[in-house]
Amino acid sequence: MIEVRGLTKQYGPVTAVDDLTFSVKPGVVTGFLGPNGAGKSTTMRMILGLDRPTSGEALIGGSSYKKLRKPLETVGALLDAKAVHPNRSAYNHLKWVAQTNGIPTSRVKEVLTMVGLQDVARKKVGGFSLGMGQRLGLATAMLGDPEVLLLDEPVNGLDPEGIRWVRTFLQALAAEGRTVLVSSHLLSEMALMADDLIVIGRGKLIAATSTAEFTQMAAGSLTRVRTDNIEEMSAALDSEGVEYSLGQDARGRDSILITGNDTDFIGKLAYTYGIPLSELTEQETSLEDAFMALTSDSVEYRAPGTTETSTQPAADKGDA
Ligand SMILES: Nc1ncnc2c1ncn2[C@@H]1O[C@H](COP(=O)(O)OP(=O)(O)OP(=O)(O)O)[C@@H](O)[C@H]1O
Repeated sequence: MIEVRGLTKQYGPVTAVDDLTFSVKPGVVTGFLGPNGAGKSTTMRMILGLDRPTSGEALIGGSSYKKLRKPLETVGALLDAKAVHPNRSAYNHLKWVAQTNGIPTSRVKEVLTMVGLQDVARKKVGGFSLGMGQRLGLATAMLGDPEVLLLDEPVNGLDPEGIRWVRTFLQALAAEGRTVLVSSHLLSEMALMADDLIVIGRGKLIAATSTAEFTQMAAGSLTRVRTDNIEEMSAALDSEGVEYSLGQDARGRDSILITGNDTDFIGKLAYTYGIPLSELTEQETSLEDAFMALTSDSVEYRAPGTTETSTQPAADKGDA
C-alpha cells in the first residue's frame, strides 16, 4: 500500500506537486498518468525519499521511505533504466546492488531468470538494447522481492513485444498481491495494463479511480454533429452556453463536437433553432479521449495549432 497525503513540492516559483492525496492498493496495477511536466516523476521521487516534500507525506506500508529498515525488500523502483555502469555485466551490476543491500547473491540468478536475461548475464550492459536495459531495471527492482513496485515509464521506447512482456510481467506481480504503481504517458497501454488510475495535471489530482470509471467519466457525453449550417449551429450552441469544438470527421467533413450534452438535448436544440442536421451521433470515448478531455487545462506545453480539448483529435480517429 502506498499512501500520499497532502504531498507538495515547490521548486522556487514552480509548484511541481500540489497538495496530492491518493492511495495505491495492493493486488492490482495502478497507472500513474499525466501530461508532460504534470509532476509524476517528482511524486515518485518523493515517495522514494529522493526528494524532500515541501509539505505533506508519502508512506509505504505505513512508513516513510527513510524509516524503512530494509528499503529494497519493501519497495523496488525503476526510475531510469540507463543509470547503470556500461562496462559492468548485468550479473555484476545486480551482484553489486545485492551486496550493498544485504541481499544474498543467490537472488541475482533468480531475478535474471525472472526477466529472461540469464543468457546475457555476463555481457556488458553498455551493449544492451533498450528492452534489455528495461528488463535489467526490473530485475534490479525485484532483487529484494519487494511488496511494492514503483516504475517510471517502464515501457517508454519499447517495441510492441517488449511492451507486452512488461505488461504481463507487472500484472503477474500484482496478481501475487504486490502494490504496483506505473507511470506512463502511453494511455492506450495503460488501458490494457492498469486496473486503477491516478491522473494528475499541473501537480494536482484530477482523478483516482478505476480505469473503467475514468473512461466513463468523459464518455457518453461526446456528440458529433454535422450540418450545412455550421455557423448557425455554433451561434445556437453559444447562446445556450454549450461547450463544443469544430473539427473534421475521418472523411474530412466539417463537424461540431459537443461535450457534456447528450444527443436528445442537441437534437431538440437544433430543432428549436430550425437547423437541419446531417448527422447526430454519440461518440465512443477511448481512455485517450477521456485523458485529453480531463487534462486539457493542465497541459504545461501545448504545440501550436493543437486543440483545447480532445474533441478534434478524436474526430481524426474517426470511428476507430
Ligand atoms: N529539480 C527541479 N528543479 C526545478 N523544477 C523542476 C525540477 N524537477 C522538476 N521540475 C518541474 O516540476 C514540474 C514537474 O516535473 P516532473 O518531471 O515531475 O513531471 P512529469 O509528470 O514526470 O513529466 P514527464 O512526463 O515530462 O517526465 C515541471 O514543471 C518541471 O519543470
